[in-house]
Amino acid sequence: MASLRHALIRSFLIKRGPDETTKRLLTLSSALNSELRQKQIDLLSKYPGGCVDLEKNDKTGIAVLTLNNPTKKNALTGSMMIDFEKRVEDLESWEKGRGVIFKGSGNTFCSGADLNVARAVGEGKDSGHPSLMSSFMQNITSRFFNLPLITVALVEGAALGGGAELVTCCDFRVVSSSANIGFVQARMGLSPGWGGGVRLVNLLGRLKALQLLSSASIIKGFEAQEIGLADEIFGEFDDSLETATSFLTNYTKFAPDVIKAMKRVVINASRSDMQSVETLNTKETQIFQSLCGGLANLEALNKKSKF
Ligand SMILES: C[C@@H](C(=O)O)C(=O)SCCNC(=O)CCNC(=O)[C@H](O)C(C)(C)COP(=O)(O)OP(=O)(O)OC[C@H]1O[C@@H](n2cnc3c(N)ncnc32)[C@H](O)[C@@H]1OP(=O)(O)O
Repeated sequence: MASLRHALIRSFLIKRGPDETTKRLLTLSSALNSELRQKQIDLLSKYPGGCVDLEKNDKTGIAVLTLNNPTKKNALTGSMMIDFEKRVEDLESWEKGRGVIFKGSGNTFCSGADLNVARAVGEGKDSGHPSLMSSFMQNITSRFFNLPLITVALVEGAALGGGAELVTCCDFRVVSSSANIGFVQARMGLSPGWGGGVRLVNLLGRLKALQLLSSASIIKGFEAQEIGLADEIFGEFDDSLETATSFLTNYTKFAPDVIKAMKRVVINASRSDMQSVETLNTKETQIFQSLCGGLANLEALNKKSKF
């Protein structure tokens, strides 16, 4: 009797098999992912304006990625978020690539999310819009952070709110002495939601990250250097792109395969592996979703304050 039972179970497993179950789970998870992605794209594409440009130089292996929305100090619109993803995809498969300089147009980095987008996302709180934007931006910034290329943020002018979060998704930061870097989310009745909270703690440690986030203070280049947020400072008479390129060139002298291997070694060995960052980011999104569109956030948006 027992052996008949075993035979039946065996034949069931052979027919359906553990592989079948795994396959079904994978299919379900990929269906959920594509549904989520469609919702993200539907939401973000409602807010057009600006673009994200990529110039790749196969000879030097250095690319320049530029946030381009100069009339709004390179504030990120919904369509720019989608654009950003396409550029990251392009960089992920760039065989001759060694490094990337990430900058804003018109001598300023990024003033954060476009306030019209921030407002609309907050107003769509009940439909989960804050979480849709947050998870979309976390995914892109994590992919950028994990590119097999050496990345440098060239920071001039303003890097505020989401703009300050973008500064953290590079390996290095070359910063103007007069730059204004501010994790001003608290002033907006918000918390970081683009993966910048997780990356800031990993970069500066708990205490300094908490100081910057809870004071929402805006710091200049030398202060950023003092706390470890800036790796090199340049002055008002220096050519900013030249300074960033010459900084980056220190780390991009060898063949693309070698540079990529070094970056992969570091990613592999770093404390926050991709899996744990994903879990931490999900929590960051939940915290962001709890504030976004709340009273303090709507009050801040209505005041339209300038920092
Ligand atoms: C989602 C959240 C997050 O943290 O996760 C966020 O990022 S919330 C976003 C947090 N960021 C902010 O709140 C930035 C607010 N903006 C500012 O503090 C300031 O504009 C600065 C960025 C410091 C630039 O001051 P400055 O005197 O140089 O120029 P300005 O104020 O005349 O700005 C030039 C034009 O850009 C617009 N502008 C600036 N930042 C903008 C933004 N984030 N969204 C939409 N428009 C923006 C201004 O309204 C103005 O438009 P007109 O020429 O039409 O008057």
